[in-house]
Amino acid sequence: MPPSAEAATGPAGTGSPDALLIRRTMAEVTPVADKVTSYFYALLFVRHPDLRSLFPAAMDTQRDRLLRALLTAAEHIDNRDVLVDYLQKLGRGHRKYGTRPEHYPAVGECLIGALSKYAAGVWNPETEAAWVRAYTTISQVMIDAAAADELRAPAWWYAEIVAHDLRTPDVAVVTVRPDQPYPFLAGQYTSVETPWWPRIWRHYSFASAPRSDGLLSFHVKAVPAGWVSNALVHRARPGDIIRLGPPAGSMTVDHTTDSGLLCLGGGTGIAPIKALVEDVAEHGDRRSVEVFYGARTDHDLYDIDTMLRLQQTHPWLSVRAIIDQQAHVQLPDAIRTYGPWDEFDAYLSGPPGMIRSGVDVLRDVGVPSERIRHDSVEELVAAGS
Ligand SMILES: NC(=O)C1=CN([C@@H]2O[C@H](COP(=O)(O)OP(=O)(O)OC[C@H]3O[C@@H](n4cnc5c(N)ncnc54)[C@H](O)[C@@H]3O)[C@@H](O)[C@H]2O)C=CC1
Repeated sequence: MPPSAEAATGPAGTGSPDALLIRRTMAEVTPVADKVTSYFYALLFVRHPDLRSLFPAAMDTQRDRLLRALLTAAEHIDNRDVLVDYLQKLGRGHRKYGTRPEHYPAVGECLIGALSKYAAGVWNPETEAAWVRAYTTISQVMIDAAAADELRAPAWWYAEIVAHDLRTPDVAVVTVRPDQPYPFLAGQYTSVETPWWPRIWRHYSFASAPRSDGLLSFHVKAVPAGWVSNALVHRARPGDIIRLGPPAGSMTVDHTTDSGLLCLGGGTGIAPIKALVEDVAEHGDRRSVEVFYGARTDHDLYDIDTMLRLQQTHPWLSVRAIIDQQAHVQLPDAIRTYGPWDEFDAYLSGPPGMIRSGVDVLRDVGVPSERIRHDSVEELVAAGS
């Protein structure tokens, strides 16, 4: 999860000399971010044509992801703990793109080239030195994390689609068999690449806790202009091979406590919630689990039968469907009628708007922030395509 802006930058005007120079550059380039991005990639591909094949054929969908990640990291250069964790994940996550240590200097040189052109008003030798130091730190953490990961996990997994269940005209449950064991925790997500859109990766949560047969399943909704999601829903068939990146995400069950779990799943966001329920069941904890499953209409409650079956099997589980059209309130507000929730750990999964308002409602009903878990809203935005 990218570090949060407030946590990292502190009040304006504070920070190390390098952080101040970096922030000054960022203030200059932010209004022309699109131009910086285009110029950065133009430089990269003209100077290093061999790197072009690491990126998708059509760059418009995610062309600024690399640059954005680097700029986010540079802006948070003073916040070492959060930054190192973020960069280690970024370094490990880049293995699936085929990134190698020798690529980093080329990227750094083009980053400096693009910044010096568009931040010309503040660019000087001190600023350049600050960026070089920041980029050296950033790239070394990423390179080291990737090297350490190489010793214990593949860069990606191939997985064969073994079942494809179209639950609504635009939601499919896709089950795959990875080519080698795939270790993960319930509540986590992975990145998926289809054969039809090479090098375009999208995030999906695991819809089950780890299974003894090693199969993994995902809930995919075809969204407008979503290349990967439309391919997975409308084109993929059993026998097709997809690629999976490493597992990620921290929305996992804390098995050291016996607090109840309050779970809010909106739309296909129910997928990881189902995995969490299975995880509690397997641990035999018998903790109280209260699931609120939100959907726009009853047709959109594509997984309600599974959830109700789980409820029948497990007396500690309660599942409530909240249908916008009938309830006249959206999912997060619906929990106000129940509770009290202040002794519960809360888990949120769904569209970014639901996560944002869900966090507000939960705080409002007395759930402390440290007991509220969800994946980064930025990651979810990327997943919705
Ligand atoms: N497929 C997956 O594995 C996962 C998907 N997600 C995310 O979940 C979302 C699912 O999309 P859809 O199924 O189209 O869901 P949707 O847009 O139909 O929303 C589902 C429900 O969430 C609530 N909701 C939506 N927007 C809200 C807002 N602004 N404020 C308060 N409540 C709101 C409503 O109760 C709504 O019925 C996507 O953004 C996806 O990225 C999240 C985690 C896992």
